[in-house]
Formats: sequence, structure tokens, C-alpha cells
Amino acid sequence: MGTRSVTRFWEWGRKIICVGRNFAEHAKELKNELPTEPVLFLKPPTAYVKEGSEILVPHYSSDLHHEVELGVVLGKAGREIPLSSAMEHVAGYALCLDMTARDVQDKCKAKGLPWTLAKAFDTSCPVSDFIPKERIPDPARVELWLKVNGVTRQRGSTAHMIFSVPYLISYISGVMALEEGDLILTGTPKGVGAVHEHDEIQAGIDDVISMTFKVSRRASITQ
Ligand SMILES: O=C([O-])CC(=O)C(=O)O
Ligand SMILES: [Mg+2]
Repeated sequence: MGTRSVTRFWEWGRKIICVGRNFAEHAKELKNELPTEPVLFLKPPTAYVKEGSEILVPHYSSDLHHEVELGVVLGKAGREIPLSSAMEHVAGYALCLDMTARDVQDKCKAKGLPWTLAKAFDTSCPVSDFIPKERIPDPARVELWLKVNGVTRQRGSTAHMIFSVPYLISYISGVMALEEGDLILTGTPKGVGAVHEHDEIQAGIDDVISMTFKVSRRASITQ
């Protein structure tokens, strides 16, 4: 492959590592306990969707939720990364949605099963353009917001994260090697809720970026 730039990280086919329950108010609204260490799950790179394409409700869900999150784009590989140098591994950021089939996730939770069907389906990871690191001098001071059909549903500051961006990088790198082009979704603030076919989702980071997606329904597979 010729030269490729991490500014188009979604084309690299690398890991998407998601952190759950990283905001106390969101853990509470879903009646989950506060985590004592980060809750992690994965999405495949086929989950990516960019502005101009639609978010598809999976055919097996009738309760698709939006979760607006700050994404961290890795610029440098590493394992067992110390907290003190964690930020050197960040190339930049992206505004992300962790689309979640909540009805399916609730069933998985009740049965103690993994969340793959609820979190990893095609179009479950809408992302903005790459945001260079300099545009966000402090990832603990990012104001995230999300509107559905013009009505504000989520607004929250990353100041309220339970585990900080450098801590997450260090922690995750002790579980799995981080690679250039990986994306870490850092968890959603409160206010998650359902979206339906024909809805318009608008999300943003104050003073930095915004993006818009339409919701459509995926046709069921006839077997
Ligand atoms: O609520 C969930 O499904 C966990 C999660 O992804 C989050 O907190 O961002
Ligand atoms: Mg999430």
C-alpha cells in the first residue's frame, strides 16, 4: 500500500475499542453499577459509517439508541503503555456514535451473553472527519451534544468521565496491543434514547465539529 494517513482512520480496518459506563449519570439511567475498572467491548471496522450514508436499524431490533462519544485515534502502536506517555500515542480525535440495539443488549445482559448483536452490526459506528490533536488541547474539556430532529437529547462534558483518556489508553494497552489507526470510544454521557426510521441525528463537539446522519431501516434477510 502507498502512503496512507491516519486522518482517514476508518479506511484502515483497525480495531474499534469501546468503553462502557464511563459516565456515572449514564450508568445510573440504565440502572448499572458504577465500574471499578473500565468496561470494554469491540466493534469491527465494518461498523464504520461516514456522513452521506445512512445509519441502519438492524432488522432484529425495535429499539435503536444513540450514544454520542469522544473517539480517540491512535497514532502510535504500543503495549503496556505507561500513563505518563499515554498521550504521545494520540494522533487526534473523532466525534463518534456508539449505536446500540438496546432491546437486544437488555436480553444479552439478562442471559449473561456478549453484546455483539447489540453493538457491532453494520453502521453501528458513525464517525466524523478526523480532528487533529491540536484542535482538542485537553480531552477532559470536551462538550459533546446530540440532537434528534432538532431536539437536544444529550449534552455532557468529558470532565465527568470516570476513567480519563490517558488512563484508558494505558489500561487497554495492558489487555491488547494498540495499533496505529485504532479508535477508542470513551463512553457516553446521559440522555441516550431511541431513534427511528427517517429521524435525523445531529451531533457535535462545541466549537470543533458537527455531523448529521439520517436513520433508515435495514431490510430483513429472507432465508
Ligand atoms: O450503555 C452502554 O451500552 C454502555 C456504553 O456503551 C456506554 O456507556 O457508552
Ligand atoms: Mg457507548
